[in-house]
Amino acid sequence: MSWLIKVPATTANLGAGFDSVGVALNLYLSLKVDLSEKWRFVPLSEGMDELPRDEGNLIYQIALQTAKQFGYLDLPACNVEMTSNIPLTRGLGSSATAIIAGIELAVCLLDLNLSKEEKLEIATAIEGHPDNVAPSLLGGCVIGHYDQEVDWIHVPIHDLVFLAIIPDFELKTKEARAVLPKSFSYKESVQASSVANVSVAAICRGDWITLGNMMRKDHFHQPYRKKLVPHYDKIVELLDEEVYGTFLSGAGPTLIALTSKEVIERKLADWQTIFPKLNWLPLEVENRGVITTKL
Ligand SMILES: Nc1ncnc2c1ncn2[C@@H]1O[C@H](COP(=O)(O)OP(=O)(O)OP(=O)(O)O)[C@@H](O)[C@H]1O
Ligand SMILES: N[C@@H](CCO)C(=O)O
Repeated sequence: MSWLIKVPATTANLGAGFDSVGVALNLYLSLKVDLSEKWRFVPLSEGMDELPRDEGNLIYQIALQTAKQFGYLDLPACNVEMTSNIPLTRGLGSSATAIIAGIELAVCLLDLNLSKEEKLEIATAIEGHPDNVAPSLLGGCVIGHYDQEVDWIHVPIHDLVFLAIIPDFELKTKEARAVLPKSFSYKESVQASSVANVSVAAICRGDWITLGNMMRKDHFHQPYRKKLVPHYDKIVELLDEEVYGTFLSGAGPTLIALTSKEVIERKLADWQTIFPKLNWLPLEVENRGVITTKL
């Protein structure tokens, strides 16, 4: 028996929606899974060579953890061919795609009949926050809250370009979380959450000008993390007049500018000439989440 599992990349936070807001984008991790004698993960795309090829692979570990939650001690062995155009450790949700792929893998192999809600609960408990796993699973934009259980709202998004500006260096989420403050005063919390509240209202109304303005006012993470991305201020300044707003994608180091096809056609070539070492990648929202097909 064989299956295809295709999981979209995600961008998280969108400015002040820290750990709570995420959007699925049209880059994908794809797995071709065939029952086999022993576990083997075969990387078929550039940049995946470092990933473990045996049971050490995160996808297997998540699949096994999911299986155990439903009383299974083991999984039938598989050969898993992995194809991906999502750069790893760049703030585009690669670890969340591995988590969603692992849950889907367990569902296929054990014929678990899980709803989207059950999968989201499992994935969020593993990741600790829903902002990447939820849109990878459900597509579109998902605004979520997690404390023992997930509360969430799904908002499809159309006609917007997410221009990813991807540097050639990695930034591990763990390192980017280590620079954040341990606590906020009551006053700071009220200020920071009001920016997030307006951001979410703007997303729900498709008011990209307001969302962009809120990206410039985030208190939660960007002011602390921008020192980890040396070109941060120069890029934000370069794009500022043309785009709705620019934000640190997830934990970085990728920056994403929220913009339109018209601006991309008019400005992208100039920007690429000014910063040729950065990978400028216009992306669109993927409004479908993970797709699993039995072959
Ligand atoms: N296809 C995959 N198979 C196995 N492990 C993976 C896969 N994709 C990502 N990972 C694991 O996830 C790690 C990257 O996780 P990390 O949270 O640091 O970055 P990210 O998920 O790309 O970015 P962010 O969380 O900021 O969006 C990789 O180093 C690897 O260990
Ligand atoms: N919300 C997370 C996304 C990356 O896991 C962060 O910014 O750290």
